[in-house]
Amino acid sequence: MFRAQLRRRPPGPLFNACRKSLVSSYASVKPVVRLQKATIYKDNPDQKDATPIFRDLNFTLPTAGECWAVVSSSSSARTGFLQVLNGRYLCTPPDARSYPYLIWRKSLPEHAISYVGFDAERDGLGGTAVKGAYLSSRYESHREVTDWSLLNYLEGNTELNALEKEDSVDTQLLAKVIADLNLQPLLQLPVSNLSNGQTRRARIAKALLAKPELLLLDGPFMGLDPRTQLSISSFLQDLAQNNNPRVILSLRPEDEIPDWITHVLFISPGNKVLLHGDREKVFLSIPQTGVKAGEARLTWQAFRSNLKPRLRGIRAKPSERNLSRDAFHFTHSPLPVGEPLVEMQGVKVSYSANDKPTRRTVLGDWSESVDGTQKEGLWWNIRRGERWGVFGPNGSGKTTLLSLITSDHPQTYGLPIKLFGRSRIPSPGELGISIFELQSRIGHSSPEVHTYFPKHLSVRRVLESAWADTPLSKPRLTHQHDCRVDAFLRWFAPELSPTGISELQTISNSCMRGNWRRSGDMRARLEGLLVRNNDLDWADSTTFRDLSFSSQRLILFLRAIVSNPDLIILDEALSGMDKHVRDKCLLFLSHGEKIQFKGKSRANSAGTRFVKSLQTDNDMVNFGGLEDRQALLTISHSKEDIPGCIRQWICLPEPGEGKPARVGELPGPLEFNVNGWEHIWNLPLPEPPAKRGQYKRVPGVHRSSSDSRSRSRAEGEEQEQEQGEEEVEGAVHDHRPQ
Ligand SMILES: Nc1ncnc2c1ncn2[C@@H]1O[C@H](COP(=O)(O)OP(=O)(O)OP(=O)(O)O)[C@@H](O)[C@H]1O
Repeated sequence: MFRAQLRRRPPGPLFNACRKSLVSSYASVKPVVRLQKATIYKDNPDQKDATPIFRDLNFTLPTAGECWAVVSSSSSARTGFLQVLNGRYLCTPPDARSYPYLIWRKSLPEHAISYVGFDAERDGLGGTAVKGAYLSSRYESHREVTDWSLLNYLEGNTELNALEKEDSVDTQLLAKVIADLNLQPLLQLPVSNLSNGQTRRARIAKALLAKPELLLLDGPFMGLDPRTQLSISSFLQDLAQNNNPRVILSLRPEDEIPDWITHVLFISPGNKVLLHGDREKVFLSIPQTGVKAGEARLTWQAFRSNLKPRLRGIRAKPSERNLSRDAFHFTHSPLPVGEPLVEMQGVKVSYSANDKPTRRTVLGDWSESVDGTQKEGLWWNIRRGERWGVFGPNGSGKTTLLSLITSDHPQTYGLPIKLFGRSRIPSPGELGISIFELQSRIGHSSPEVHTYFPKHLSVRRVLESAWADTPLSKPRLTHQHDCRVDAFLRWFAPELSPTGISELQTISNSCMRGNWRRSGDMRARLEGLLVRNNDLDWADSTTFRDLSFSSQRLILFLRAIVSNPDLIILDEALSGMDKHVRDKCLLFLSHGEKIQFKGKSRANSAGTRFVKSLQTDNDMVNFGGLEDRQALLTISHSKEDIPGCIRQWICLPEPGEGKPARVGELPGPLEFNVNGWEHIWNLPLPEPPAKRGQYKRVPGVHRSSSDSRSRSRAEGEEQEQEQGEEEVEGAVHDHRPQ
């Protein structure tokens, strides 16, 4: 009877409090994700030759108190790990991956975990009909019914059939994410019109509206301007620290790890988890762990060299004896310039939506002084021999500017622009320049080109399409073109071929060991390789789709430069590439097959070593890098992606600021220009260097003062490495490129 009464009695406050505390302590011991000796396969593990992508993974994400960053120089390792947490791929044994907290909450991992990735951005904002069907559609004022606005997208109204509408969104939450991610001014814009940075913010907002328990953000700061990076970081900090939702980031080793990240997981390019745990302990153990062998060493060095200046609280001091990552001297005078290839005389890009008469100016909304007179719009020339860096905040009009040059923008016809000395439309006595001539004279790689590029083309056809009118039409190839394509494929076979094997590299390594670089035998081996040509069979059977994201970016970069066009446009072309691939591309852009990284260590700014290539030794260089007659335009938000040859820069103002674009010159590689990056972006300068002997803490890395032993060991290692650098620099002297 007593029991029955108890059952009938409504639970009082004491009972509720006890229950709550029991529930919360019960919940708090249940991890959100647990991997215990998990081996992960992409495909069926029973298949012959099935190799796991991760072996014996151990990882636990508790319900609260830990904010993790997954760090790796390999984009596929970073994405792969986040996708494992996301429940993708096959896990053996099946119970080695579990979601105890989510199961306890009765929510399925596919609903409770949201992944926002760089890879996924290839499809724009995902879903149906949210991205235009062709590249130029982005720049049109005309709107179709299916050009869903950002608000439609966030509310889930992207279907014509009302019955297929997504569940209604939480309006309070919607208002909050719009405010937090500063999306209000963009709400009525079609999502296909958003810039890359704006798209990224929209994707994070959409993911949050699904109210996930865990948000996986793959490279969330990539493609964001420095100021937006800061605001997004503090927004994510807010989410992560309130576990609403829990956040896991993936970062490159050279990225600054936000202060609020408490735990780090460090993966080698070979998908081995090298270290994971408390951030402070991981950082302290890095100098003690020593340099690892093989490919892990490259990532390790990148991480350490990134950490080194921050450990000391000062920036790496450039020395005049150093060479940049792409083998440029400390100072390097600009090339003699030739005739203008692009002339913009008062360019202003505005749109007016067809349902509203309001005009929105997105580029050139200012007046500037031209030869002493104030004139409206953007006045800018690009000449042969110039190497431009184009900068500006997200949404400031950089891609719009480049689309005027490539003529993807419909307004190119009406604006005061001359391309290669001619307008797009004919004028009395002068023919307009055709789109086909433009395409043959401009090499272009960008996230937009990546999105729309036909994925079924073979790797060889992707390169050959540089000589075609469109990626799908038949290329016009000569014997020289074939040789050029072969040379490119051979040079990048380690990164592009499915096996990663390069016969050229095998010959190169064997002759480095035997020291017979310029013997008749060597030349015969090289010529034999060119005649047989069967080392490149993989390029016909591997398609663009088969390549990893980093390799897709690589092949599009090579396509932009392979035909030696008059003007090369690299719009975020290197973003998303693995670090060693990016460094190899930068070296190749400027020096082609003339020089290479010495041995396997390739490069990092802490120990760059170059040697003359076999091709140089045997007078067989087919591509020698950028020529003086060419011009280069590079857009990037990441300092590491800027080629060392960039001498001129232009920085567009914030949209609506009304100030003119700023322009300037660099005396040498940006990498060596202390505060050059801050100057271009008009950012506050970093703190002055700490006094000699005064130890400066890494922001967010909490070293205890009692730990002086490991600290001095860390500093000792740094000195050791610096001494090592001098030796390396001495060794490089003979091979400096002219
Ligand atoms: N058809 C259009 N109608 C209205 N606005 C548009 C249209 N197309 C682009 N915009 C707007 O023009 C602005 C400039 O976009 P653009 O892509 O050139 O910027 P961006 O500097 O390249 O940015 P990010 O660094 O994020 O890539 C953005 O605010 C974008 O929303």
